Amino acid sequence: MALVLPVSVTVLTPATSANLGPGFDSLGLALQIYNRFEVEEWGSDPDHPHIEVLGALGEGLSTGPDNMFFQTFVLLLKRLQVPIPSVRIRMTINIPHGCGLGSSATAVVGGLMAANEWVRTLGLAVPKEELLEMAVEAEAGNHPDNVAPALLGGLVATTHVEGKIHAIKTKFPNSLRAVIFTPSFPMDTVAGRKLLPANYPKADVTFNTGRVALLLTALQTGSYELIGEAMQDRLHQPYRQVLFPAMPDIIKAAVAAGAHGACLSGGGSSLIALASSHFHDILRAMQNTARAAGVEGTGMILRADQNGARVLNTPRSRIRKEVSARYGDQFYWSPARPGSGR
Ligand SMILES: Nc1ncnc2c1ncn2[C@@H]1O[C@H](COP(=O)(O)OP(=O)(O)O)[C@@H](O)[C@H]1O
Ligand SMILES: N[C@@H](CCOP(=O)(O)O)C(=O)O
Repeated sequence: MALVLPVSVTVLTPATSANLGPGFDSLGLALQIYNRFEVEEWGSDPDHPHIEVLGALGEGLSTGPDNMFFQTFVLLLKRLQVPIPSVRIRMTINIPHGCGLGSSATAVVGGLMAANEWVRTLGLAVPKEELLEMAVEAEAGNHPDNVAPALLGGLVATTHVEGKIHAIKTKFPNSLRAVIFTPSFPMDTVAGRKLLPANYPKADVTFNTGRVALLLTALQTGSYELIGEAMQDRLHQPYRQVLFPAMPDIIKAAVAAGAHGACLSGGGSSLIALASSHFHDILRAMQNTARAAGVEGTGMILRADQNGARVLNTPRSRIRKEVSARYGDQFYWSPARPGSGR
């Protein structure tokens, strides 16, 4: 019997908070809130997918062939020289986009994971490390710190070494939560990067290298009293602050309310505070301080995701129905269940 391609694949991809202050373009954390992408064979035009966006947070995302998820789905299939199927894509968007929580990374990683699963029965699936290279390329090519934790989960240190991406994942302490404040305005990551200088004074570089070292060691050893100082940054936040002048006051308010430390999340506009307790007080303090500066916003209290993007198993009954409808009953095979007599 010939192997058949799946008729549908569903992928969950976590939000991420990149940089964590001083780790500009090199540190990122996966968070327990997810975008869900479902791809199924549908229609007859591979160049024009049918894309449905579910959830109010998905408003404004492209439903055309330029959609980032579709683009990366196709990217991997083309690399593997697998014919592009005609598909319907359902995106359930729970992560606000343009707000520094790695929404574009979920689309890039989700597209690659879905395509990889699509070709698994052909024996063509590639390891996650290869997906990482492609994900960075698709995410403008210059920063792995949001796609790497989206793919791998946990706290990820990552960088380019001679053209190759290296990424090391460690477990993020379960005792810490991320308190996230997301203002009602977005900040475009690409535009924000254009505000950064081409060169930095040596003092600013050593300020950051010291704090990255401190942050990783503080997280590893449980020395949470050092996190506040360790989350300071001089390489990107001061320049991005022109787009979000209330940022330093909101960060201070989070720390005063009990957070160990706080910083801009990714390229903004969200702010992330790390805390062991007083989560609601911290969120309230961030919201009140923002409001006093004329900034409204929403909040979330999240645990770290330790596993990264994952493929969801489609229920056996649904697979059977879909395969039978498409290929006929003779193609359906299911492993025997204990005690079924088969
Ligand atoms: N879930 C998604 N599906 C498809 N495209 C997306 C998705 N999320 C973001 N994008 C694309 O990425 C752009 C936003 O990227 P960026 O500013 O990096 O935001 P974020 O900080 O949320 O990653 C959007 O304008 C859109 O083109
Ligand atoms: N290091 C990047 C991270 C961008 O993350 P995003 O979630 O805002 O896309 C940067 O600071 O530009």
